[in-house]
Amino acid sequence: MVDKVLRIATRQSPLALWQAQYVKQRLQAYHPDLQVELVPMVTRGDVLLDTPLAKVGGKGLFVKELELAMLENRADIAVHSMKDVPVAFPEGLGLVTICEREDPRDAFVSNHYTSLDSLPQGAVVGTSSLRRQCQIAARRPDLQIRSLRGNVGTRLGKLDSGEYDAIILAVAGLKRLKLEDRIREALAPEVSLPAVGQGAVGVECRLNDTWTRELLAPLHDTDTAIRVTAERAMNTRLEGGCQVPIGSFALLENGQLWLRALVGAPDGSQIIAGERRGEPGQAEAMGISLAEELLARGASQILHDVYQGEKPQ
Ligand SMILES: NCc1[nH]cc(CCC(=O)O)c1CC(=O)O
Repeated sequence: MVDKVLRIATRQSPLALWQAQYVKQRLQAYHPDLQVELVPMVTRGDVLLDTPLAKVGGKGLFVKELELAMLENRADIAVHSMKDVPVAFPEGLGLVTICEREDPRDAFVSNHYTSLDSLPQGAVVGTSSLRRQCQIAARRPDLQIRSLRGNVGTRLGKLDSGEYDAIILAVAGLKRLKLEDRIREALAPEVSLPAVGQGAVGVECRLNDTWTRELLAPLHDTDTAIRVTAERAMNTRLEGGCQVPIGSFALLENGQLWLRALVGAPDGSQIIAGERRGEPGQAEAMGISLAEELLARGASQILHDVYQGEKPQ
């Protein structure tokens, strides 16, 4: 099997290509003789990039074609931003590797202002994430939040053309694209709690493919996996869909796991936040228990209202 090539199914956005190249390089660092090939694909999500996500069926659209390629043995792995990976996987596929996390914070990006707090009254902020929107609106009810979609480059272009006074993006994406000089301020988790899995890259493959799984094993980062497991368990218990006002962020401190989460009304009028501290082995149980607390304290109603508003008329 010396000549076997490991094939990575990838979308063609700059961020997706960076992630695929990153996994390729890390694989070859551990296995110098391994041949790795990128298999670029167009997903339905890419075709419909300008349509609001909620209307076209959500994040799953970006991964379905990649998963089909793995199931039909046209590719061996797919590399995902953990924050974009749906809760469930098709039969036979699963997430087997989570790589070390990059900076998980949100970034404040502006050509005229140095920080979120220094924005003037009524300034226009671009984001299509309900999670970012609800937290910014809660902190600064005077700001006008406007929709902003597209790849990172497209979003920066819309900022530069003057449509917005500032936009919010992930620090990790900007760093990966060597655009970190655009960051004016990295927002602390207390200001903008990140999305589940933000900053982490995960690898999906056929679960019965032991050749690939053994090659991937050294890329796995246990600390990141524990943190993301807690965050995802929280989100799964909330039944968090694709477009949700949910933040969740876990840290390991002195061997203890600290999980924070929030659910907010999109207009920022209400934020329900909570936390858990416990043993890393309890990551999943902590996520579930925190989600249940938030649901009981009002998150259930908020999420119900958000999903009602999403339904096609
Ligand atoms: N939703 C798009 C997306 N998916 C992952 C990242 C950034 C990298 C990451 O969080 O791993 C981004 C861009 C952004 O939110 O600014």
